[in-house]
Amino acid sequence: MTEQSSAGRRFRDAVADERPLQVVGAINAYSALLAERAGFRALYVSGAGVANASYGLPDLGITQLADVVEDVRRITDATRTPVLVDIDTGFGGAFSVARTVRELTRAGAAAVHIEDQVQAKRCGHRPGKELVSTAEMVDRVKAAVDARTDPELVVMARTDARASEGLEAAVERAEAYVEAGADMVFAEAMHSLDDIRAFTDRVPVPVLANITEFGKTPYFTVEELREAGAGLVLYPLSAFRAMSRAAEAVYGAIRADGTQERVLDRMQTREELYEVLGYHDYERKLDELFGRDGRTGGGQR
Ligand SMILES: C[C@](O)(C(=O)O)[C@H](CC(=O)O)C(=O)O
Ligand SMILES: [Mg+2]
Repeated sequence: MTEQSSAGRRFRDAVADERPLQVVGAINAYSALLAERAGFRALYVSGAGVANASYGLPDLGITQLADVVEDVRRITDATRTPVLVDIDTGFGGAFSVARTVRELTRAGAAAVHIEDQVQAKRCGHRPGKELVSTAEMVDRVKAAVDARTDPELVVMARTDARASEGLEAAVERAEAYVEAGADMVFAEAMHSLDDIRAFTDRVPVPVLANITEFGKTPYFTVEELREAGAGLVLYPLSAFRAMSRAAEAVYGAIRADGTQERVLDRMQTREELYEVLGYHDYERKLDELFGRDGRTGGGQR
């Protein structure tokens, strides 16, 4: 990996090096830093995460391209770890899909996944999903592939067909999407390792298994997924769910007790925060620049 390598190249390298590549959701730049420190080689910007965490909205196709781009840019500014981005249905017709791909590449995305649901999409693990035809999704994939400005940007095609059309139809769709140029496939809402195996046996590109919590897919281990041939495994919202639970506990305790003492052990300390941010290096830089022990220079006042 060279300094010049594109984000897409870094993502492809990570997929080649780690099987299956663990891809973990980060809802903001600070979470991205934490994930990186934990050793993950790829990050994820979840559509549900943008909707839920950044806008307080459900994952029902309400957020738009600009909302996703903003979150992606903040994360890619903070880390060089490649980022897979959920672009839902691509935010419109062929030219809109192309614009989505270009904007996200500019924002530093390494990979995008586009799905075959209708524009008024649902979460992949909820009932009531409707799909566009295979032909329409093939057009989406072609538009996305054609719009690449980083030739190594990964275009991943997601199929939600398992729920409404069954496993065989879902695999056939995936094959058609790969034929149309998709670099990788996202097999959504698999019920079993055999489901995953059905994809990996027939689809000639890396297949992602989405191990989101409280959904349709059991919590398969990396080892089990490797045996089933998965190329990537996604944990889109795990940290967000845990952060939310911790926040509930802290808000509740402060409100009930009139002090935070009972929940201090749930908090990262100031020193730990600074460690992650490299805060002291910034301070040293100030001292170096302005040489005023502890006092800031004119530019910082
Ligand atoms: C992966 C996903 O598309 C997301 O936006 O994170 C969601 C995750 C979830 O709702 O748990 C999905 O699977 O539809
Ligand atoms: Mg999503």
